[in-house]
Formats: sequence, structure tokens, C-alpha cells
Amino acid sequence: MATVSIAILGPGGVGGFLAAALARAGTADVTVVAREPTAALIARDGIAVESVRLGDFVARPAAVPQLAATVDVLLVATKAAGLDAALARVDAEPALVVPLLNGLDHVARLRERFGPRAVAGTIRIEADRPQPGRVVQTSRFLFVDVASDDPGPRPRIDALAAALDGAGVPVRIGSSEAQVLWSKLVRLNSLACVTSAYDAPLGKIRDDPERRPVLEACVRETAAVACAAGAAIDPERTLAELGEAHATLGSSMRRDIAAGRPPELDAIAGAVLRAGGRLGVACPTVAELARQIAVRAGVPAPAAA
Ligand SMILES: NC(=O)C1=CN([C@@H]2O[C@H](COP(=O)(O)OP(=O)(O)OC[C@H]3O[C@@H](n4cnc5c(N)ncnc54)[C@H](OP(=O)(O)O)[C@@H]3O)[C@@H](O)[C@H]2O)C=CC1
Ligand SMILES: CC(C)(CO)C(=O)C(=O)O
Repeated sequence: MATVSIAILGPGGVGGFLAAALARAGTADVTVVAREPTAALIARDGIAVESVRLGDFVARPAAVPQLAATVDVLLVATKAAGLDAALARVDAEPALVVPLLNGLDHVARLRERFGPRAVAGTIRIEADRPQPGRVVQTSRFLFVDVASDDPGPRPRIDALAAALDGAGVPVRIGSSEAQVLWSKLVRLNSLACVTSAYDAPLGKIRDDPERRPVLEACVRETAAVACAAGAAIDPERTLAELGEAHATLGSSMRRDIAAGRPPELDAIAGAVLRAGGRLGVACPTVAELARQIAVRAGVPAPAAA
């Protein structure tokens, strides 16, 4: 079988890690699509990875500022706010588009641009990009979830899964798009909201008798929205996962605030509050944490409607 070609838009913590893993394994022809300086740097020096899962290595994917060649798969790994500008760098029509952003609203945006070739995807990883071309991956957990409600893209999803599995990144094919997106969002929204509002890692919140109930309420509210949206999410299971995660686990939202970058508050907590508003599920804890994060970060607080 021909090697699958994979382009990765946004070689940051997530995209840079996947590009480097795939390029090192040689399970795909990999090209990163990045802003000019980042593309030039990666083309020259490669991507240096420090990973608790894959070890330390340097990999050399191709890197371009504009994607002109047709590829089998486009993995989208920008932040929500950078998505539109980054999409302007894609001239080609990929056969399959898999976003790995946190949140929900980007899926509709990608469907506008790519139609049913855009499916749902999420990634569980803790990875940071301290500087362009360098990725630090710190979680023992690592896997990608993908689902398409339309059976058409399935062969290409399977080819992507084989390439990632072969590169040490396990892939699970989910039962529905809603299930994949919400099972990530319930966990992530709760983790991002509490770690960012309190500026503390998960362990410190879990062990604090005043803050632990807030984490639990956040999980329960977000799971109730998920269930109303058609995903079967058991909040007790999410709480058990958060109970087992390493104590130093933070969130990309908390790291963004610490680094003075705008957090994905609207894309994550905002998406939950809007869905809750639409579906008639009240989320007072999520709303209050989002308000506190907005004050800390100096950004507008998202609202239910
Ligand atoms: N980091 C994590 O542990 C996890 C993150 N996520 C989600 O994944 C998504 C990506 O997060 P993360 O990897 O942390 O983000 P980063 O900020 O590390 O990376 C974003 C990347 O997008 C690139 N980018 C921004 N604008 C453009 C543009 N106009 N053209 C091309 N590239 C552009 C950046 O380029 P440049 O390098 O030039 O600045 C950067 O490489 C987010 O939605 C996040 O919530 C999900 C799970 C875990
Ligand atoms: C919580 C985590 C690390 C889990 O995948 C994540 O998705 C994020 O910080 O954006």
C-alpha cells in the first residue's frame, strides 16, 4: 500500500509532537504547515522532542508555509483563535481533515471549508511548545480519538490510525462524533476551568476540601450538557480518570494564561455554556469559573446565549 501523506497545520505542542513522531517512525509522508519563520526553522533544524512516552529525539518532517500539494490527511492543531488565519495556508483539498483542537465550534467551521471530509477528532496528551521547533510532552496518557457519523471517510481514518499507531500514538475510533467530542470536553473543560481559575495543578485542587467539590460540580454540569447533546458521558468515570491523573497535571489554558497568551476560554467553557443554554441545562459552576478566568486573563467572559 502507498504511504499515507499527512499534513499537520500548526506544529505547536500537539501538532509538533505528532509531526515528529510520524516523521521519526516513517509511517507517513509528513509535512508541517506553519508560519514562514517556523516553517523555515523546522525545515532547517527539525523538531526536537522531549517525551515521557517516546523519549528524546529530533525528527525532520518537511515544512512549508503554504500547502499546495494534495494530501491524504490534514491534521489541524492550531489554537481556536488561530484557525482562520492558518486555514488560509491550505490551498490543497485534503481527502480527510481531522481537527485536534479542544472545544466544539471548530468542527462546523471546518465543515464549511471542507464539507464531509472534515470529521471529529480529539487528542489526550500534555504537550508544550516552549519555542518553535521544540516540544515537551509530559503525560503518560497519549491517544487520539476519531469518529465520523458518515461512513464515507472510514478507510482514510483507518489509514491515519495505522500511521499514528505505528508511530507510538494509539488511536481509537469512536462510536459517534458527539461521543468523541464530549468525552474529551467534559474532562478538559473541568480540568481547564479549575486549574486556570485557581492557578494550581490538578493534585492541589483534588486534595483541597473547598476546591474538590467545585471540580466535581464542574464535571457533573458539563456531563449533563453532554448527555443532553446526545453523548453518553458518566461523570463518575470522568471523576475517576481525574482522580488517577498525575498530580502535576495542568491544562493548556492555564499555561496560556501564565505565558500571557489569550486562553481558549470561549472555545472550551464558552462552548459548554452555549450548548447548556441551547439545551436548557444550567451550568452555574462553569459560568462562575469562566468569569474568574476571564478576570485573571483580561478577556471577555463567555455567556450561555
Ligand atoms: N497542548 C496540549 O497538551 C493539548 C492541546 N490541545 C488542543 O490542541 C490545540 C493546539 O494546542 P497546542 O498545540 O497546545 O497549541 P500551540 O500554541 O502549542 O500550537 C499552535 C500552533 O499553531 C500555529 N499557528 C498559529 N497561527 C498560525 C497560522 N496563522 N498559520 C500556521 N500556524 C499557525 C502556531 O505556530 P507558531 O509555532 O508559528 O507559533 C503553533 O505551532 C488547542 O485547541 C488545544 O486546546 C488538546 C490536547 C492537549
Ligand atoms: C488536559 C489535557 C492536557 C488533556 O488532554 C488537554 O487537553 C489540554 O490541556 O488542552
